[in-house]
Amino acid sequence: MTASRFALLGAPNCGKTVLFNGLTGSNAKVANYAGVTVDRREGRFVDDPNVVVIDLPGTYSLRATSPDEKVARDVVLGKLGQQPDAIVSVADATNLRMTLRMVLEVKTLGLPMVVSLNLSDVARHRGLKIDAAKLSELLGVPVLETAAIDSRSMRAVREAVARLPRKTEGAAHALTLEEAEKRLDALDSNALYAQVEDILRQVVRHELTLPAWHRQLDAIVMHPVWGMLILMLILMLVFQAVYAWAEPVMGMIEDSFAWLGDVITENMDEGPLASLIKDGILAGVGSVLVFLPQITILFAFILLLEDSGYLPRAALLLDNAMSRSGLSGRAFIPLLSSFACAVPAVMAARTIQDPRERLVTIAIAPMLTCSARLPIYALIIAAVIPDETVLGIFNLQGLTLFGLYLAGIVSAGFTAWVLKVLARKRGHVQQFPLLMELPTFRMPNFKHILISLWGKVKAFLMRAGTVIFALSVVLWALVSFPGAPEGATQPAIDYSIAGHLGHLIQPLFAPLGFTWQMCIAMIPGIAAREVVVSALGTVYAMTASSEEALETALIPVVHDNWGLPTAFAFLAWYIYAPMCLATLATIRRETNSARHTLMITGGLFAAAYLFALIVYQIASRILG
Ligand SMILES: Nc1nc2c(ncn2[C@@H]2O[C@H](COP(=O)(O)OP(=O)(O)OP(=O)(O)O)[C@@H](O)[C@H]2O)c(=O)[nH]1
Ligand SMILES: [Mg+2]
Repeated sequence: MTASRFALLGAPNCGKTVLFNGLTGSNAKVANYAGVTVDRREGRFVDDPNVVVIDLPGTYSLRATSPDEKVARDVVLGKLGQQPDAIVSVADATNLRMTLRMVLEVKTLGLPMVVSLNLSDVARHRGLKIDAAKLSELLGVPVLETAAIDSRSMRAVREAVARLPRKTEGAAHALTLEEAEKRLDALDSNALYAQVEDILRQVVRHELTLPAWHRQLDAIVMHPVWGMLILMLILMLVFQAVYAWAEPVMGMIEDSFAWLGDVITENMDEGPLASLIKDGILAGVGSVLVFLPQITILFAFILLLEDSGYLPRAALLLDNAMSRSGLSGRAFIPLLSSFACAVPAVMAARTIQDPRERLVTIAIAPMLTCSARLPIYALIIAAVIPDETVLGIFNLQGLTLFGLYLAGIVSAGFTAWVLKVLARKRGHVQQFPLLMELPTFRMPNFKHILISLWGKVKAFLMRAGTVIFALSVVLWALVSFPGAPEGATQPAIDYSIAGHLGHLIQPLFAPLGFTWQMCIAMIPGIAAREVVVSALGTVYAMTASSEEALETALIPVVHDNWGLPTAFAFLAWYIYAPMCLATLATIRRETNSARHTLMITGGLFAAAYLFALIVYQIASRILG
């Protein structure tokens, strides 16, 4: 028997994904702003493996048009995969008006349905009363008051979902696709609107007003001056914390890898195997793992900001500046997720209607500092920027990191602006106003944050254990073989395959001040940015003479070997260089155009080269 399929349908940001995670035991991304889910996602119902639950992007109507909203419509109509056998309509209890319309639309399709009146805890808190029984009577479907984040409430939802009718073998669908589409298109918006208002009058007892503290908080954080100041302060705090709090744990990780290296040296004979473990694996994987604490802290802050409802407000605050770049606030949410990783950001650009704006957003997303750059930035900052306090309170290293993030943001904005000017010449620019519903401020849900944080940490560890581990082994082989000939005068690595390769491409990067070791490390680093750090670890471990080799930590090695101009140029290179195969593949898939992908990749590499060149040439004149 084929499985039954139930789809979660509702407005953006009403808790569909929290419900989905609870119904299926998944860990899909949840955040307090609209447009988090941009594609459908399926999972098995925990209480019955014969039921598939589908999470959908938020939409206000089945007659909507942006690519993510179209997914919801197509799934419900059965154009994308098999038509669902029942719908779980998720409504935001604090904003029932926005969802009721779609509930009525689904009803015309004749699909079995249960309505989850979600966020009812927030509604109750604000003194809003909804007569769920009456609503159920008017709609003719079961209505549950739920708080998806509460486990007791989740159990009630599971029971209700379990009672939904399953697929009956051989039963014909209520409606054919054409009929269903015809019915939807025939709906009269005004009549629907009137019906919604009529229902609201009967079930909602107290109209909702935002509490005073909420309005005051909004007035402050959205104030053009104070708001901006608060945003800057928050960002500064994040970067300070990344440095100040991570330090002790980083030291511990470094020490344990050094200790493991010593254990190998003491207990194994010198030879290829010991070298593979020490110089290949420990030096490679260890160099990246050291940055786990910083990445964890950064993600914790991002998750906190996401869950509180603050981020979209920052978006609105910056909307004015954004519109000058030719982007609307719609582009802001995808761009925000770029700070974690460009891959979901490029996908999230589906929420943007205008094709030009969507392409520009995809093109600039890789310039924003993703978490994979953090190990690179952190390594070089730790190696060359003194750990000093400036202006009384700011740590110079944290400030530098902040500057690098800012450089990415400014570059992205500038690029968007240039593309706008170019497009305007051809008359292509259309500006859509920002139509974003601001979520309400909410106390972040710490359990959720911890679970998501663990997911991210696990993903990072997985990468260290798989991709980075494998590339470290391959690189170790390339820098070890062939070994040095009889009577060699140079370090053995000079004679290896990788050594030759590094010397071969180094002239291309000489104007940027890159050494051949850096060139070697950048080759596996094309796969993913942080790999360059593990690769540097391996390359330097192999270059070091045996006494130096006792000093395995990468930071002091970079400190001793790189001049400031080289270090700065390397940072400039990584602000732009699109060295991440996953991002490029996603751009190819989302734009569905090899030409656009090549243009974006080429443009980013050109920018990387140019800026690294300028930085190196200027810095070496000033400093040396
Ligand atoms: N207090 C409270 N918060 C909730 C409840 N359900 C969800 N949330 C929070 O609401 C926010 C949105 O939840 P999501 O599950 O991402 O919403 P979604 O409907 O999937 O949103 P999109 O994918 O953007 O359409 C998150 O911050 C959740 O933690 C609830 O019942 N009570
Ligand atoms: Mg979602």
